[in-house]
Amino acid sequence: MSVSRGLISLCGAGQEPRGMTAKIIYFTVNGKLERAEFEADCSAADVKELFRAAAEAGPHHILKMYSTSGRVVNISPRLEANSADSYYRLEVVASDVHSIVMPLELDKMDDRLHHLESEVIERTPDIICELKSQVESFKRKLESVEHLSWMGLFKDDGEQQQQHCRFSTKPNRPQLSVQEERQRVRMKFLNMSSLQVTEEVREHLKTPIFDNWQWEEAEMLVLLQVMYTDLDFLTAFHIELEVLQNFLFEVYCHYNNIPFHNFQHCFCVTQMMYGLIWLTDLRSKLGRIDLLIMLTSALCHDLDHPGYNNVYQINAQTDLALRYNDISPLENHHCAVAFGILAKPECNILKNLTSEQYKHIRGGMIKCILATDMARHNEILSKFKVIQPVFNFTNRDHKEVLMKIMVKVSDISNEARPMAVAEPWLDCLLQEFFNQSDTEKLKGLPVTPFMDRDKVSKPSSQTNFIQFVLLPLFTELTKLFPCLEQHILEPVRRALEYYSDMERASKEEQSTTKA
Ligand SMILES: Nc1nc2c(ncn2[C@@H]2O[C@@H]3COP(=O)(O)O[C@H]3[C@H]2O)c(=O)[nH]1
Ligand SMILES: [Zn+2]
Repeated sequence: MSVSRGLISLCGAGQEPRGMTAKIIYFTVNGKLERAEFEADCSAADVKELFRAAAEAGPHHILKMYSTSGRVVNISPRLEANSADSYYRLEVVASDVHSIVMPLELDKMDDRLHHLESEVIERTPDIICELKSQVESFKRKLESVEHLSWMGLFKDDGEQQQQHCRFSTKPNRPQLSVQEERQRVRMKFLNMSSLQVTEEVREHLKTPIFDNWQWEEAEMLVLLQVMYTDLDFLTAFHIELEVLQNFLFEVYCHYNNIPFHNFQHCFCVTQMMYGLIWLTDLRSKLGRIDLLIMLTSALCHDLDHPGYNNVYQINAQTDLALRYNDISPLENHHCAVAFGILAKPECNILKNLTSEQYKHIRGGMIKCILATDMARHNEILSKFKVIQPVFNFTNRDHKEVLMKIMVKVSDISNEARPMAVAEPWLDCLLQEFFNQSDTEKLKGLPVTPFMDRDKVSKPSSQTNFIQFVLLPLFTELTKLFPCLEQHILEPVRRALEYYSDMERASKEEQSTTKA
């Protein structure tokens, strides 16, 4: 082979060097010994191009050079000269992922796969090290008794609250693409899923004081797995663990990285549903299949939420509004995405059920998820108010309304949590609200008043929501399950007091400023 590029050249190992050469490099490529001649003032780009030509590799290929001892050496004009019996080895490692990959012939593909494999093997120890340390930290968290404080037991201890900015890059971790981040979460989840979650954590998971902010995504996936396991769904419905894990992971992937309606919200709603099931002892009152419907509806109820509500969808005439004829476009979409995930055999936790059971679950989930449209709040609460005094757990219609109410309560239950857990959620919600109203203003669409940053404040938003939505709903459910008074009603009353005080103080401040 003989190639000449400006100041540098490449020729077969047996040929004589040219007169002006500053440096001669011997190397093998595909097992064949080659020789490159560098001029003293050649550039790094020239050197790389020369080796690319030698390897017959395109501009998007990544090259690696190894010394005789197998050490990777930098391909640059400073590459040390060598001799024909201490040659380097040149390899095409992989294509640059950012480039357009050209179709390769099949035999080259084989070669490339081999190189990619060796690349993966080369990187494995790092990945394993990171996973190991993550597993260790999760283990420590599970074994630690300190979680009694970070799980929110000390609601009013006046300690400085943590900031919950979930959009910042985590320290010490390079920024990953969405796909890479999901794969990291998946590997971490699968690695952790075999760990024994302690009794203490399992018990806390059954209460509304559980603090979601202490757990990252992979850990939440493990905890969701615990919920399905501890309600005996795996044995009752013949769900294979791997299928459950695939399902949970797909659910995680289908929540968007938006301020409020994200995977953390999905986790909180599911965890509250789980807590309510235990607190009200629903296991002894409803069939296991109804519990599966409720928990899975909570899990799927906001899948692929775009961060803009139904009013926006309808006013902006989005694809979703067109598809669902303005009838609960978001909730219809969440539900369709859920069954899209379940349609994949490897994710189908319902695959071992009879067609009767499947039909029952599908019907139940559709009703529960569609019931989360707040436009239907009064309709559903009114129905429950009528049946509550004569509630009968063997009556199908009664059960159906109760299941919808349970999903609805879980969906809007942030204020039933300790203040340190609830308040950051309000910040996230307002961030999403303001984002919508800003867009509405920009596009000249009607501006949703309770989302308008010029009209609402944290206290005004909460006092109204608690008085007119939360208390009437939670009071009605508490009539059926009096034990919920302490668990969800009292914290919500305290939150109302807190925000009423805040509202009063801010009004007083405004009036003194004006005076
Ligand atoms: N103001 C206020 N609204 C809430 C709170 N929690 C839930 N919501 C609203 O209740 C709605 C329930 O359905 P969505 O998820 O569409 O959107 C939710 C919010 O608009 C809260 O703590 N405060
Ligand atoms: Zn929700």
